[in-house]
Amino acid sequence: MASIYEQIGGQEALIVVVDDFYVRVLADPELAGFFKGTSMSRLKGMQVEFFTQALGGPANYSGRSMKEVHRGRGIEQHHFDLVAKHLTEALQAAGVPQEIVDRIIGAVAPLSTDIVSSAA
Ligand code: HEM
Repeated sequence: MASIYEQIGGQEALIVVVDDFYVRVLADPELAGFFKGTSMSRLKGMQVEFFTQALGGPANYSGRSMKEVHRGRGIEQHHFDLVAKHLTEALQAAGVPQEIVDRIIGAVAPLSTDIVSSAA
């Protein structure tokens, strides 16, 4: 069976989704501050690699672990939920069928364990 990566249109489609995703994230006043000082071009590249691998495409992710990169940033579940909402909307805007959007969000949801900081 084709991977989710293949079903949504592979690398080309993911690049479009990730670009739009970060436009939405940076336009969100509750999230923009987290990305001050971040090289967005590098981050987009890393995110494309990460999703490629997470959705069953070639395993070429060269970035840090989710725990390592998000640690100490004060990310709460609320922020994670907003990011998941923007990802959902970017996937929908790219024409990804809702059933596949749901599967992708289902695959991403457990990452909150590593991304959300425990109560300080
Ligand atoms: C679906 C959930 C998420 C995934 C899959 C994800 C994935 C990633 C990846 C792959 C990187 C790059 C790692 C590297 O440079 O080695 C990254 C960096 C980053 N993420 Fe996330 N992330 C998620 C949620 C969040 C949330 C909720 C926030 C904050 C609200 C956030 C803030 C950041 C920031 C600020 C960086 C850049 C750090 C830097 O400047 O080096 N992420 N993320």
